[in-house]
Amino acid sequence: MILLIVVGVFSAIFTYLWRLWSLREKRQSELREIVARKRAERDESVKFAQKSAEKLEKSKFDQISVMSFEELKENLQNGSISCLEAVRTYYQKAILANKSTNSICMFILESEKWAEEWDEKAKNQEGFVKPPLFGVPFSLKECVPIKGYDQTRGFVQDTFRPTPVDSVLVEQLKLLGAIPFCQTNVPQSLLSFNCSNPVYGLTKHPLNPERTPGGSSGGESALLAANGSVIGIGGDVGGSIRIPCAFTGTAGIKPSHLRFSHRGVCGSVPGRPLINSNDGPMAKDIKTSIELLKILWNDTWISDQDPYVPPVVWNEKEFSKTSPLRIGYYIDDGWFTPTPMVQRAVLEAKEILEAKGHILVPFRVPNAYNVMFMFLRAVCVDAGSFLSRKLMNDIIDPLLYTQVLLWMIPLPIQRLFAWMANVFFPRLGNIMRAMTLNTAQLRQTYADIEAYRSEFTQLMKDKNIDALLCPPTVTPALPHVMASKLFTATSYTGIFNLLDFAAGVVPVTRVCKEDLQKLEDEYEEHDLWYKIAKNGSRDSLGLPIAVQVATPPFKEEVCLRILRDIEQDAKFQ
Ligand SMILES: CCCCCC/C=C\CCCCCCCC(=O)NCCO
Repeated sequence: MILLIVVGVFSAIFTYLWRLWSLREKRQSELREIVARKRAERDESVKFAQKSAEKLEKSKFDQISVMSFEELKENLQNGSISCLEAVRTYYQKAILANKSTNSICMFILESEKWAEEWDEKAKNQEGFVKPPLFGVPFSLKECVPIKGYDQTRGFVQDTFRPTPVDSVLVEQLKLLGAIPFCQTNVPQSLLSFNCSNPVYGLTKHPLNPERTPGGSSGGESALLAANGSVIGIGGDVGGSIRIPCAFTGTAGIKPSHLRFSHRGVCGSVPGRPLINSNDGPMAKDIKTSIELLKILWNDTWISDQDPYVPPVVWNEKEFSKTSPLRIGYYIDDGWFTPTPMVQRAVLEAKEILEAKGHILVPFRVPNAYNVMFMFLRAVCVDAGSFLSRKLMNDIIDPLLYTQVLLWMIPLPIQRLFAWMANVFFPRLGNIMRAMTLNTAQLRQTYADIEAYRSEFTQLMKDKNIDALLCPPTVTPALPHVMASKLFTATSYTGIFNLLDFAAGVVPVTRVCKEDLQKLEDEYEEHDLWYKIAKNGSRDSLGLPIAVQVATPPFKEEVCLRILRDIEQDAKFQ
C-alpha cells in the first residue's frame, strides 16, 4: 500500500514536471522561430541599406566619410552635400562597422525617403529655412522609441510589436532635420553592461572581438568607435551610456532625468521611481554632444510637448564661464577599488584640470557600502520578479545567467547566503541582502535614498564643491562573460543615477605596460570580484580608459564644461 502511494506521488510529480518541461520546450521552439523571422527581417534591412549605399559615387563617400559632426552639419547647410548623400555614406560606414561588431539591430528603412524629402524641400520649397540638424544621420539605441520599429530590449517576446509613436526626443530630432538611420544593440533586459541578447546576438568591441563594448548602450558605443555613426542616442539607468563610452574610447553624457521627456520610453523595469534613467548623446568626442545639446535645449520645445519636463534651456553663461571651479575628486569609492589604469586616468585628468586653473580637492563618498545596496534594491524594485517573469517566458541570453541565477534564488535563501557570505565575502553578503522582502523595506529604502541625496548635496555645499571627478568603472573593457559577473562595478555610475546628477565621460588615456605591471604587482585579489577584475584587465594593452565628471541636477553645462576642458588637453588618440 505504502509502495503504491510512493509510486503514485512520484509519478504525479514526474508527470507535472514533464508537462512543464514540454510546455517550455514548445514555447522555446516558437521563440526560436520568431528569432529566425526577425533576423531575416534584419538581413533584408541591411540589404536595403547596401543597395542604397551602392548608388553613391565613391568620391562623394570619400569626401563625406571623413567629416566630423560639425563639418557634416556645415556642408549640409551650405548645400555642398545632400541629405541623401550623407545618409548613404552612413549606410555604408555602418555596414562596414557592423561586420566586425554586430552592433546594428535594424536599418530604419524610411531614412532614405526622409533624406529625399528634405533635399526636395531645400530645392523646391520657397522660403525654406534649413533646420539646424538638416540631414545629419543619427543612430538610436534599440530601446529609444521610434515609430514603426520594435523596442525589444533583447526580449524575443517583444519582437514584431512596433511602437505606434516616436518618443519626444526622436520627434524633436526629426523636426530639427536629423535622420535616424539605424537602431543599435543592447543586452537582454538592459540591466547589464555587456551587450548580447537572443534576438540580435552578441555585439563585439571594435578593438578586440573577445571583449564587450559595454552596455546597455553597447551597440551604440561599438558602432561609434568603429566609425559607423557620427552621433547617437543612448540611455542610462546605472551607467549604460558611461560604461560603453569608457570601454570603447567614446564620450557621452547622461543628463539629470528631468532634462528630457520620458513619455512612452520603455525602461528596463517600468514603474521605478527614484533610480532615474535618461537618454543622452554619445559620440566620438564630447564636443559633438555639446553641439547637439545646445540645439536640443535651445528653447522650451521639450517642455511644451511634455509638461513634466521643467522649461530649462541651455545655459550658455554657465558653460562659457572661465572662472575656476572647485572639483572634488576620488580614485576609490570605498566599495570597489579600481585597477591601476583607471586610477592613473583620474590622476591625469586632475592634472589637466589643475593646469587649467581649477581647484581639485579630495572627496570621500559617504557610506559607499550602503549606496550599492540602495541602488540595487531600488533599481530592481520588486526583487527582480518583473524581470524574472519576462525572462522565464523568453530565451535567456547565456551572458545574463549570473544575474538570473541570483534573481531566481528564493529570498529567504538569499538572506541565508548573505548571512554565511558575511564571514568570508562581506561585499557579496551586502548584495545578497539587497532584494526587498516587502513593501515596508522598499519604502524605507526610498526614504534612505532621499535622505542620502540631501546628505550628499549638503556635503558638496559645505565643501563648496561644484563638481566631482572620478572613475566611470573599475576596469578597461572586459571579456564578454566577465561583465555580468562584475555588475557591482556599477557603483561608480549607479551612484549618480541614485543622486539624479548629470554625469558624463571622456577618454583620457590607453592601458600601458606600466599599468599592467602594477596590476600584477599591486592590485588586490582578496575576493572573487577583485579576482575577476584583475583577470579581466590582463592583456588589455592599448584599450581606452576614461574618467567621469558629475554635477548636481540641472548643472549639465558645468559638467560639459569640465569634460570639454579634459578632452582638450588629454593625450588620447
Ligand atoms: C541578489 C542580487 C541580485 C542582483 C542582480 C543584479 C541586478 C541588476 C544589476 C544592475 C546593473 C545595472 C546596470 C545598469 C545598466 C543601465 O544603465 N541600463 C540602462 C537601462 O535603460
